[in-house]
Order: sequence, then structure tokens, then C-alpha cells
Amino acid sequence: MQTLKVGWVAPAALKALGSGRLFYPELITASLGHHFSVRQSRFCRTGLNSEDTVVIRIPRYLTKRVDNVKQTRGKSQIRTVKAGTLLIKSKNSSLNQSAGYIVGKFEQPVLCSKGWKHNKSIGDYFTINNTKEVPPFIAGIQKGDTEQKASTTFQNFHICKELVETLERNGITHPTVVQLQTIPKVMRGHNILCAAETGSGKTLSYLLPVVHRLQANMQAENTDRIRALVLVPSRELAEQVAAVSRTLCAPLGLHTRTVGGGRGVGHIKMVFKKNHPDILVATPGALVKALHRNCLDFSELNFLVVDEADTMFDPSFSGLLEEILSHANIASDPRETRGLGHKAQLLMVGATFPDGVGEVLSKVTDLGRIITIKSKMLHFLMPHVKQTFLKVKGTCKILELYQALNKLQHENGGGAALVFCNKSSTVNWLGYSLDEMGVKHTRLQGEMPAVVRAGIFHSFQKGTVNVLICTDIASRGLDTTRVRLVVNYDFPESHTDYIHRAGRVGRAGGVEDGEVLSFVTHPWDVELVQNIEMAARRRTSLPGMKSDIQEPKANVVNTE
Ligand SMILES: Nc1ncnc2c1ncn2[C@@H]1O[C@H](COP(=O)(O)OP(=O)(O)OP(=O)(O)O)[C@@H](O)[C@H]1O
Repeated sequence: MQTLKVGWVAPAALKALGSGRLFYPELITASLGHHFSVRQSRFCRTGLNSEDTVVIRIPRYLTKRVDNVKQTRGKSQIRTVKAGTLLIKSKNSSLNQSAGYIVGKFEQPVLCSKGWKHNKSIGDYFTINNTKEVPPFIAGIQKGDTEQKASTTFQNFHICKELVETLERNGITHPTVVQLQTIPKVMRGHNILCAAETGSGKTLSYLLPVVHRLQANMQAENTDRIRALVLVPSRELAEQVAAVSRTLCAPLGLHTRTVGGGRGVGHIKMVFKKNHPDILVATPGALVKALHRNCLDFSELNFLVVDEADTMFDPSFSGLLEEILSHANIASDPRETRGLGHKAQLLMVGATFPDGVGEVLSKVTDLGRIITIKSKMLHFLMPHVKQTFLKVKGTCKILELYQALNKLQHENGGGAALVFCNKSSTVNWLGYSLDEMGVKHTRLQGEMPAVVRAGIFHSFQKGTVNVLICTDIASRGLDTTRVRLVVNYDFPESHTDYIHRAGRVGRAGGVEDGEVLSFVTHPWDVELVQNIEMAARRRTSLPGMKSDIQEPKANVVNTE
């Protein structure tokens, strides 16, 4: 307990200190100090005798509190702004951060999104600016890339000349970083798990060696059974992968076919009635139906590809995937992939590292022999894409969206936009509202009947319509090279979803100035936003994402 002798100002000041409303605590304490020094004259005015000094005891917790506040205010905020371009531009300019400043591991910067759980923050915003012009996955342009890497062409992989010519006709001459790393290993027969940024060209990194090896073995394996199976999570993606495969296979006489869900068993039977294709691109649900009806024979399978592996190993698909894998004879060693009685080589690719791989794969292959390829920027925010976060009231989102779409069309030179919602019902509601506002658009969500859904994404890709409102069904794997704006109308529920949605812009061969705009409405969105902001300030990957194959947990058998 500290004892002070005070006069008439002190009680009021102490009341303010005790009330917790310490906007200017140093002024109050200063005035207390000042008052002690002049107390005699004041006392005269109140009529008190200087001998009758009032004694007030200040509890220790209160003095401590004042000291704490003093210390906090004394601590200078980290200066994150230097000369040059800005990485983070905030509504409150004191929270900006320069591109040349990296927040250290132990530094705690004040985040722009700090108070975003509170309603008072509505209208606040910040932007993570792009610090690079080109994506990090284009080889030869990045700092530190060797000349050899830059001059590597597809011919260096010793793939057949027809494939190289087809790529050249499509303007693809130099492999991306992930293609450089993956293609040689697939050609050698290894089981691969490849996790690399969205839009970095993973489709070609598995299709090129697969098509090359199939044509090379065509004479030896004269069979009408399926030789390569590609599993993808959606019908749209199946069509897209099949289109690339058909282009590559056309000069080689190989056949590709797709089978997707939602069309009934009759359709599936029809697909397999004719000769079996060399390459089948399928969704897991439809494929399992075909397996149950004995429409398929995997005895000649050379390759099993799991595209969008993070989604496919997710509990919503992993049961089906396990069943499919149990029908295929998966190799454990590259030597088992060649010659008579060969087994299937397993290739898994995705933009985020899949969880639960260990549990599923330990039953069908040797986990220790799977080669993992991870890009340097895995789970990082894309440095070549501008990303804006806006704290907004739920009821105002539609107006903000309208403005953003208008700005894209009339000020920023036009282009396509993808608008993500978390639920199919929101897609429908937003669609009706935009209809009323006269915004031409199309919709894609998983609850649509298959016949209605067919062709929607293709027509968006072709440019028939410029705005697509969708759920996360369109966030996985779909190649959206003409998209310039991604809007998270509903904030995504996980980092993985954010990475996949944002990855629809800034793709190899796509428009260069893609942007992401995210509306933040609910208090439960804020933690993700803060993680994203912190990862941007620290230049680290997003937290809490696995990046290694985990051994399956030992089965605990309860003996009681
Ligand atoms: N070497 C290359 N040079 C130029 N463009 C390329 C190259 N490889 C692929 N592309 C183009 O890059 C785009 C993205 O490729 P792809 O869809 O395979 O990316 P991805 O890594 O599978 O993306 P996601 O993670 O979203 O599935 C495609 O339009 C493709 O044609």
C-alpha cells in the first residue's frame, strides 16, 4: 500500500484511474504529482489547514496498473514502414508495412485486422499488395535460377516428339518448376506425392510422362483394358483434364474418356460398353458404381493418378478412394512398374498437402518409398496476386460486390470474375439478387442436377459470360486463366479453401494482374484473416497445415 497526501483534485483523478477508462493515464498521474507540490496553496482555498492534510491510501494493484499502462505506451510500436513500395496498405496508415520490411519471429506487429471481431471495425480494410510481377513457379525468371534451368525444354525429358510438338503448338515451350521436378521422377517409375502452388502446371507434370509411357508400351501391351486412371473430385475437372489428355493423345492414337457422377448407372454402363479407353478420367463416386457392377478391369493398369489429392484424401472422399485403391495393384518399387505382370504406379498431386495419406496408403503400398515433391512456396500467399480484405456488414456485401464487378468492367478494362459463396443456397439467392440488379452471370453449385450443371463451366471458360457465382466446387483444380477477380463473398472456412479459391487467379499462362477481394463479416472469420495477415507480414506459410506424410497411428485395441 502506497500512502499519498493529496488535496481536492486527487479523489477525482483516482476515481478516473479506478474506473478503467484510462485514455490518458499519464496526464492523471502527472496532475497528481503536480498537485502534491502545490498542495499548500490549494488547501488554503478549500479552507483546510495545511496541518489537516488528507491521507489517501492507494492500493498496490492500482499503482501497478498505472505503471503497466505507462510501460505499454512507452514501448514504441514496431516501425514497419520504410521507403519504397508497400506490402500491406491499411486504412490506418500507421499499420502499413513496406515490402522491404519482414516482421521477425519474435516481433508482435499490430495487425490491421486486430479489432475486427468488434462491430466498430465495419468499413475497415487492408490490402496485401503483390510484390512480384511473375508467378514464382515459372522457371528461369526467379532470382537464383540457373541458366541451365532456364534453358531446359520439354525435349530434355526425352518425351516423344509428337508430345513436344503438341505443346509447342499450344505455346508451351519451357517447363514450370514443378514440371522440372516431377516429370523425370515419374518417367523413372517412382510413386510420387507432389504438392505445389495452384496454377503451376501440375496437370501436365503427370499427363506428359503418363501419355509418353503409354505410347512407348503400346506395342508390348496390346490390350483394350484401361491403362491409366485419373481420379478427380468433380465432373467439371474430369472434363478439363480429359480435354488436355485428348489434345496430347490425338497424334498418338490413344483414347481418353470420362465418367462422372449424377447421371445414373445406365450412363456408366454405356461408357464401358464400347472398347475401354487407354486413359479414364473419373470421379470416385461414379467409378465405385462401375466397380460394383463389374464394368471395369484394372488388371492392365499402369498408372493411378489422384489429382486434387488434398480433397480426395479428405474424409468425404477417402472411403471411396480406399475402395478404388484396393482394386488396383499398386507398386511399391519402380521395378514393379515394368514388364509382364507389372503393377500400377501411383501419382498424387495437389495444391495443398493432403492429410490422412498415411492411413489410406499404408494398406496398399510402401509409404517410405513414396517420393514427396514440395514447392518452395507451398502454403504461402501468392506474392504475385493483390489480396484485399474488407470488414463489411452482411447486408452491405451485395452492394460492395456490385461495385467491385462494375469497377472491373468499366474502370479496369473488363475481364472475368469468380464469386465464391459457402453454400449452394447463397449461390441461388445471390444469383436472383444480381438478376434484379441487371448483372449478367451464371451459377455453379453441387446441388444442381447433372444435366443443368453440364457445360456451365465450359461456357464461362469460353467467355460466353463474365461472372460465375459458385461454391467451392469451382475452387479445386479448374483452370481459369481468363479470371481477373476472385471475390470471397462468404469468407472461406479454412486456409486450404482460401489458397484454392485465391489460386483461380495468377495462373501460368493466365492474365497477369489478377486480384482477390474478401468480405469479412462474422467474428469467426477474423481468426483466419489474422493468420493470413500475420503470414503476409512475416513472409511465412499459413499456419497449421501439414507438409509431410504421417505414419498411420497405431490401432489401439480396447481389451475391456
Ligand atoms: N510449362 C508451361 N508453360 C506455360 N503454361 C503452362 C505450362 N504448363 C501448364 N501451363 C498452363 O498453366 C495453366 C495451369 O495449369 P494446371 O491447371 O495444370 O495447374 P495446376 O497446378 O493443376 O492448378 P490447380 O492447383 O489449380 O489444379 C494451364 O492453362 C496450362 O495450360
